[in-house]
Amino acid sequence: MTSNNGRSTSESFKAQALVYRHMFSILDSMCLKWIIDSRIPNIIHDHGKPITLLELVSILKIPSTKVDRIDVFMRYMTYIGYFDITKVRIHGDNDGNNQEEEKEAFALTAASELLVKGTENPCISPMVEFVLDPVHSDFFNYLSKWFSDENRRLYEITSGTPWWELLDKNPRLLGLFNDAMAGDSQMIKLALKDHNMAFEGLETIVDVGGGTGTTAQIFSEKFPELKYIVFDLPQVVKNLKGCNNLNFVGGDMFESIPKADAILLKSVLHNWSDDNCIKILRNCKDAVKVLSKDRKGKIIILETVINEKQDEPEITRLKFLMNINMQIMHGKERSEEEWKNIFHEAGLYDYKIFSFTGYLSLIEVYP
Ligand SMILES: Nc1ncnc2c1ncn2[C@@H]1O[C@H](CSCC[C@H]([NH3+])C(=O)O)[C@@H](O)[C@H]1O
Repeated sequence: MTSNNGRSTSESFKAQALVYRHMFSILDSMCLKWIIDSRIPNIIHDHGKPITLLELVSILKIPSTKVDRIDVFMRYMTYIGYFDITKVRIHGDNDGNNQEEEKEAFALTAASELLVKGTENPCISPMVEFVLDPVHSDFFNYLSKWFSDENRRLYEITSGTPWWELLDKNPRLLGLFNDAMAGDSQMIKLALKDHNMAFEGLETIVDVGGGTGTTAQIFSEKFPELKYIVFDLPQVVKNLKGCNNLNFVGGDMFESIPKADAILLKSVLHNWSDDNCIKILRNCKDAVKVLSKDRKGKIIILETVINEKQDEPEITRLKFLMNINMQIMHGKERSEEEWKNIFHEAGLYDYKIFSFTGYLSLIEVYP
């Protein structure tokens, strides 16, 4: 049987489900925001073992009228991978029965462990809080307006201010952004456990666009013999204090970059157009010191490399979404071919790509 445009009814019903599922994916984001706002990952973590629904609602101080709803939300978040349901034995119940009984309980998974705040382990909750903050996420309502505007970035159209100036004028948003990037950088701790990065013969490293210094701190724990400079806009580093092997320097990477044996760029180039990246890379090339007669230092780039032929579909989908997110900033996520083109334009011909975290690659560029 056929329905509209000669398609089978089952195809149309599947299509309707795709559209509705897509439309409701805003609730996926909001449920993620809800579990972080309610500190549910921390509650389960602090509980020390899987938590029953009644234990959870009593800590959350949920009115009894909403208990069943929490169950529905928690089961959905379990279904998509944020919790596991296991069995625990607990004493007594609400009827004064002192027998031990088995109850279902929610345990953390690898995903919700990454949302636990205040431990030694990496935490990416601040990134979720930044992206889903109402001021930030409201920008996404204006994509059509952005497409019909010739030059301005999405944020410039809606706020009337360039992005980095907007952050400068809004300390709350700047704080959320810096915390988000610092949280993201914590994942590097895990990558460095397995990665055999080579820094022989190098003494100094500049983290260009290094934010509040989380990436440099993580590197300095792993490679304490190196001296680090975190180089970022003056307003980002103005109140930050360094220590013996880590210093903050304010400046503009489009003007010049402090000289060092190695230059690190994490999540910086994807903010910029090809032309601007070429300018930044040329300045990086000028900043890399000559180590010996025929040896120079290197540029280390931590960024996404889009590679849909090789990556798992989930990672490709993430990279495509990140690309959309960067396009509205007039930056982009790049394929190897696109990276190679901007390297060549900047006079950099030798590079190697290594896998690093799930979505970030490590690109070493040898000037
Ligand atoms: N012109 C500029 N010169 C130096 N840093 C800049 C400039 N424009 C933007 N930035 C910084 O570039 C960074 C991009 S966000 C990446 C931050 C950090 N590398 C991390 O991954 O955690 C922000 O910290 C900006 O303040």
